[in-house]
Amino acid sequence: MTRLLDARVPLPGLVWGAYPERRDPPRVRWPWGRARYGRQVDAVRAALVVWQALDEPAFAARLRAVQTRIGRDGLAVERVVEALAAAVEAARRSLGLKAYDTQIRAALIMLDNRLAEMATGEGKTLAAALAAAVGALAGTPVHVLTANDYLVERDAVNLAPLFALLGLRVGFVTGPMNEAQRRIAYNASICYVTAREVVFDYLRDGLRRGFTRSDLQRRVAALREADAKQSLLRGLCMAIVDEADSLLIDEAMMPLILSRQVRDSAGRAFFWQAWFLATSLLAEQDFRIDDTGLRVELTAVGRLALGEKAAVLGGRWRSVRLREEVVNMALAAAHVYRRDVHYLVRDGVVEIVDEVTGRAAPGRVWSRGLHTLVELKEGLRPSPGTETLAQITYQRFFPRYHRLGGMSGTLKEARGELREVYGLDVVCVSLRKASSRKALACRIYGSKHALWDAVAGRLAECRAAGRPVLVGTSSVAESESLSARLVAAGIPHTVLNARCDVDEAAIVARAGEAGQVTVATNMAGRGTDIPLAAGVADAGGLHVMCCQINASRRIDRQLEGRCARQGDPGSVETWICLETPRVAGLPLSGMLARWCARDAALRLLISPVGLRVMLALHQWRQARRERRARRGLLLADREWERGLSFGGPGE
Ligand SMILES: Nc1ncnc2c1ncn2[C@@H]1O[C@H](COP(=O)(O)OP(=O)(O)OP(=O)(O)O)[C@@H](O)[C@H]1O
Repeated sequence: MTRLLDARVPLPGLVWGAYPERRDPPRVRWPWGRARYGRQVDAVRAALVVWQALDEPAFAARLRAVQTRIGRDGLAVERVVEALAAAVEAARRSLGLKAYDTQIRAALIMLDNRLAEMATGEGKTLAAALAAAVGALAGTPVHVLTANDYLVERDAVNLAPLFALLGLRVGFVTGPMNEAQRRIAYNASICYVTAREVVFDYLRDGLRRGFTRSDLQRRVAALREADAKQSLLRGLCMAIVDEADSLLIDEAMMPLILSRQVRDSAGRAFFWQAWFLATSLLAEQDFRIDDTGLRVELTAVGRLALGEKAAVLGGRWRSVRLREEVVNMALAAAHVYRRDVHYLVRDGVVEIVDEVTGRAAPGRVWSRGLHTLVELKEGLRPSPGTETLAQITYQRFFPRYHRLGGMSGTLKEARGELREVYGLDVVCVSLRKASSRKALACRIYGSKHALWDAVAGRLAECRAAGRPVLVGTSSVAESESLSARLVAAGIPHTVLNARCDVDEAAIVARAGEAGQVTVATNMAGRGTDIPLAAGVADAGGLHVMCCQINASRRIDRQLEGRCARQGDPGSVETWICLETPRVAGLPLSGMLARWCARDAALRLLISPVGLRVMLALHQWRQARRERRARRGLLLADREWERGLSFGGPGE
């Protein structure tokens, strides 16, 4: 019997006995349960007074004593309090940042195996670093998991002086790194890494150690030659998850599959045939695309037509279920998956654009032949077939950490699912300063043309007032279409999307300058900290224009959270048009479309609350659909794991 690598199996470099299996903490009951974090913050403040009075040698000596105690006793409350006070003082000395009470509270919540909801811009990066430092002082290898490679590198580099002062080594892992670089990073006390990278390294470790399907053991012999070498990871000990809802909810929609390429010419011919059959079917008669434009389905007539055409092909085409599934997929590749929206074509390669992060994901492929079908559609040479070696979902991966905490600005909408699937409770941290974000009236335009014209007008106004603007669009294609309109209108701007992502840091650094216009996709929707240049706050701060409809309220809140951070001024408004993707799913959209047919330049003004009400039902339906999909995925993944435990389908 073989199994995938189990986190509870001792790995080199770690004494597992020291880390009892994670128990889901009891629910936090308001306000009594939460009051204890307030008391602990007071205790940290009291301990801090002692640390502040110490000179460098005395600080180092006291730190060694604290490290010994916390290493011996583990993360007991008293030990956490004294170590956290040391970390807070180290942040002041090394980074010049005096941690706020809200940040100390968030760190305590995370160290208590919980999730902290802390509004956007309140300083989660430092709070995560404080929690990670305490874990590392206790001798636990800590992974700080963030949403993308840009944040991984930015945070690890910016926070290195803090960790250095505490005698801790920090490393980071990004996609392009080789094995040797990864090994060095994982051996550091604290490693910043994306969840995707750590999961794949975990699966690779599993294969190296031979915890895999028995029939595949032969096939991965080459990988297992590396058995003698140490695993990359030092176990799944402690993780602090930044942007927790993005990782634990949005990105948990598909399993992460470690595969290898195989030669499969019969498979390729099969997809060619599927593509040609799909292109011979007629829209509306043989297949229908639903109102949202996201789903395609064969009609009864289409099924019959497909049956007749497939009869002459024989072989696999005799299976009704298989042929309908693959032709449905070919139809989706042809009519649903759009270039510059769902994927880019760069250097003859199809690169998926992650819908959640707005970033290109090189190396990621759609499964079950969809990727091949999209390549055929683009006239590219299909990449070789693949065979699954190991797979896991985030739902099954994250609970394997012995200590798991995290934070985000937008958690409460997903509170039930986080508790049910990951056993994680959400505790809200209140704002440090009241928000002065202004929500302006929302507008709905009849056509994209009218919308972009109006946006150009608004941008000119903001520039004249000396305010920077961030415009959120739904895809690379949309951002480029707006950019073309702005070029025509003579409005200088920069574009931040999956196609031009190399200058991200520089673009973000300039985005808060007076009169600067940044047109972005979801890439700027999370984690992006736009510093305001001098004088911009007096002019009204950053203005955010949202020209998209997001799948969930959480994503809306993240984009809005780019402005008016930490008490700064700022404003936000949503302008959409009836051609914006997802508008078809809104209540009243049919009526609006009829009005629009009469007057293409139609413009409706509605209050932000009115739009919220319109969106609420749509987003609730979408969230319910996605929740069900994730539940189904988890069940399928558990099946897969059971298959491994009992010899599995491969035997
Ligand atoms: N204690 C502090 N004192 C002064 N400035 C701080 C402090 N903590 C954080 N900041 C600053 O506040 C800004 C926002 O911090 P950060 O990016 O960590 O916020 P965030 O909560 O992670 O935002 P988001 O939700 O958008 O990711 C940064 O410029 C950071 O340097």
